[in-house]
Amino acid sequence: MKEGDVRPPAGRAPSQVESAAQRHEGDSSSAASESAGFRCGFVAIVGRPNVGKSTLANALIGSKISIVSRKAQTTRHRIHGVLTRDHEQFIFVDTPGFQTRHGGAMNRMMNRVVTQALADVDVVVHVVEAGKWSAGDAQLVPLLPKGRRAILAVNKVDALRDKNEMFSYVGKIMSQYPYDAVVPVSALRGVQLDNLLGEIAARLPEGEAMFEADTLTDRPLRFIAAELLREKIFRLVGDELPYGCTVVIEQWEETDKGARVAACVVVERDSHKPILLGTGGAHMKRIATEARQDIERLLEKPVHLEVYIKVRKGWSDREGALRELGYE
Ligand SMILES: Nc1nc2c(ncn2[C@@H]2O[C@H](COP(=O)(O)OP(=O)(O)OP(=O)(O)O)[C@@H](O)[C@H]2O)c(=O)[nH]1
Repeated sequence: MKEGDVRPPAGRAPSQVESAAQRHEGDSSSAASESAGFRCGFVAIVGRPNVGKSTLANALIGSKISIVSRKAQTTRHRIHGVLTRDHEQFIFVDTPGFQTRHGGAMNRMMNRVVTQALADVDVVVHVVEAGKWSAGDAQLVPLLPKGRRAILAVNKVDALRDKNEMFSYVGKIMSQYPYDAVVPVSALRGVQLDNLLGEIAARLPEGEAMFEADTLTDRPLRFIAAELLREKIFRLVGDELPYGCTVVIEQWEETDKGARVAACVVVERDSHKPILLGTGGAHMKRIATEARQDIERLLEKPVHLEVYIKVRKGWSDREGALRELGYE
């Protein structure tokens, strides 16, 4: 598969893929009769930073596409992952953490992405952490679609010391907020994920599949490669490196035999460079090796990966610079 070779929905050109909102406005009876009981729709996974949205999306889709890290705010892009089962197709929209504390351009953009995602999906899964309900969780509630389409996923139940706490926790939330269903899960341990998928499936509209069964994401491969590299960076030096770091793929040449990829890591300050490099370049070497191995698995061929570091002061707070670097 070549970079950019992302399959369009089965039998349709990309421009024919209507949004959930458009489909709800239109005549749904013809779609339903065509698909004979098959369900297909958009699902947004939302929640405040670090509650486990990416882990949950990856566990549900069954493949590692969006990045996961211990650090908050590591998923900045809206990511589509598609899961196709015998009777349903779930098109997942993974959104970044909803931010209210900071006013920077980055956070305004992230909030915009969340708001857009929620307005245009069939089902919203609001992820919270078992036993915790913060102001950040409550702030998302007014944005949830009214009616039967909001599901509360209470994640990290494995980390709960007293399982009985769960009953009073869920009871309290359900008495105050209008969720249509509540499913306790552990994204990390794969607990109750089938149950959650069942609740989502029941709320998807009837309609034919929009993507080929083996489609994993509609993001080009080079975007996924950049995410894989960014994941390695956050995993290895995330505790020391502030958030202002992104990865831009500058060169991508692919043949049947292999690929040459050049990636640039953009950091905000000169002082971030030695953090990334590590002693004698050891960090960067490990980051690049692990990313190369992941990209090779993704492309199923050998990859030559070069990684550069560039300093670009204050990029994370300038909308123009963000656009230049590929953030919409
Ligand atoms: N114990 C436990 N930890 C989990 C579970 N799900 C996720 N985590 C951990 O929680 C941390 C955050 O997970 P992410 O999936 O990156 O969270 P996120 O909500 O996507 O975070 P942002 O990208 O910052 O919005 C990681 O260290 C995960 O391993 C779970 O079910 N149980």
